[in-house]
Amino acid sequence: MADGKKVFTDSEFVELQIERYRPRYLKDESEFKKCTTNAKRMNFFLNNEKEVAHIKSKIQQIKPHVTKSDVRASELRKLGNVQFQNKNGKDALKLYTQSLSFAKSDEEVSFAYGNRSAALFGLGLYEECLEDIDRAFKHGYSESRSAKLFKRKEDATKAYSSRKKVVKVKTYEIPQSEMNPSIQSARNCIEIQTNEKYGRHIVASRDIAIGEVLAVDKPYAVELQADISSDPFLFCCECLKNCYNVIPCRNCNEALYCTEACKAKAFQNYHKYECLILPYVEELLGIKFDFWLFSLKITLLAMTEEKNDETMYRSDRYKEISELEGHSNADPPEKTYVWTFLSASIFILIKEKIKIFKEFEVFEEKFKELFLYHQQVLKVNNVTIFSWHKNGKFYTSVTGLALYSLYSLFNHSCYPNTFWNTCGSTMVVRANLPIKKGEQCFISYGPYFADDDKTERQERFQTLYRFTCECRACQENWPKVTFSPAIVDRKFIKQVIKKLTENQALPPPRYILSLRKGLEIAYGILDGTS
Ligand SMILES: C[S@@+](CC[C@H](N)C(=O)[O-])C[C@H]1O[C@@H](n2cnc3c(N)ncnc32)[C@H](O)[C@@H]1O
Repeated sequence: MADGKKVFTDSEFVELQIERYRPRYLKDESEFKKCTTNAKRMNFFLNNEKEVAHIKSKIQQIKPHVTKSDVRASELRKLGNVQFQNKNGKDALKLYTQSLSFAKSDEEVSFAYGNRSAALFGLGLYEECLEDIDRAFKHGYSESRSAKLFKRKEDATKAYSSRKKVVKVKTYEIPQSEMNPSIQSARNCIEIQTNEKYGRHIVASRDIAIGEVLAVDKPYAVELQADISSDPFLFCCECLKNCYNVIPCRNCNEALYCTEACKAKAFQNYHKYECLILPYVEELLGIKFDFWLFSLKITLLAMTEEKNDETMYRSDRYKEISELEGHSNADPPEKTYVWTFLSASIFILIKEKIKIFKEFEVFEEKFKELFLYHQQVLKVNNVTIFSWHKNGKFYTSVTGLALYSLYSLFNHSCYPNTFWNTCGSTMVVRANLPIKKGEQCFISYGPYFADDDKTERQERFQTLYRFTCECRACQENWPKVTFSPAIVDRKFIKQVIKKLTENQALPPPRYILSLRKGLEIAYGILDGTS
């Protein structure tokens, strides 16, 4: 709880809004149900002058939260100093980064970099320390204090060069000779097929062995998630890379990047617009909902992207995103009503603050359509990215959301023959069962048969994805396995495998084999040996 306010999850918030707007919905129900496209739904609210005037006046009354302030930066830096003196290096690092994100003048920016370099040095992050020292000097670090910084630079350079080389975890890359000729992110062992039952789906174009890589997919876009368990000060907003010395946007204090290149790319493609509404969203709606911001980002990318008519299925192009499944007419109308109303409010905010439609005048109607459509696409296709930390024990935290074009073509099975993991935001899909040529390659959208009862799983698939799963585990109603697959503990894995092998009522040996192989690969990746 922050500032005594209750913090809602996104779905709690939407449920609450449905309750709140129910009387209004019941009045509008018959007219709203006539709106069969996203643009018509948006216009249901946006053509209502009284409504628009009310939202505009609400926006005018908002006092945007402060994004840059040297006073705040200095306060945070001093708090950082206290933590640093108390040898709480990580807390100091976080406060110095916060200070940096608020800093306005070159002087305050240089102090924040300078102090953060000390915290980085203390944590043994010498490369990052040296980068921050250079940044401090670049921003005119005061000459009277620079002796300390020169000394730190010398020490960090020495420590860095004498340190044992750290093996960096590398993502698998598909060798040139194995690249798929028609799918940008795939290996030459799969193809895209379409049928009535499954829509588009992925099929093995040759036999695939356990552990083989099927795809290395890069996201079309990502959204850093300010989840309670994650730390937004340690990840790049553009690529979700873990980074201890992030650099802030020059205008706002919310976007932080791992490099100048990521910062420039984001600014050019979407952040120069997004940045202008960030200080208002939470005040306007009562929550800063990741899906809205993510949808806005994708809509902006769609508007700014250069045309590319190549026939290959690409992961770095909007065309593929524009064709993803969104089940646009499948939500209960009451939910769609509330969702659209809130999106229309954001649309008015965008129009008021970004003035984007001066630049893209002809796109206004398209923008409304896409803004809602992308939210629907995200509900069906978004992937939550976790990051692994090794701090005594392994643990994971949510880093962000990502939208992948190729991953989005894999259908679900509760007993899947592939699994995925990520390195940064790059997704690697591998086989965890042998897959015969012509067989469909399935992935799990969350629950495996071992996690939840069939009824629970089927309910979830119907609500979120609108299909009935007919995988073998569902057809044969395999029992739930009473363990949580906490693959973070080797002793625990051994117990799990033992239990699975002993109990004849449990799944077939193929599954055990694949579980073991999957875990070995996962460990290999974590250990940096794979
Ligand atoms: C991420 S998309 C997968 C690609 C999709 N088939 C397409 O044509 O774009 C998810 C959607 O695919 C369909 N789907 C996924 N798994 C399925 C399955 N096992 N059986 C039938 N439909 C499935 C559902 O409509 C679901 O909402």
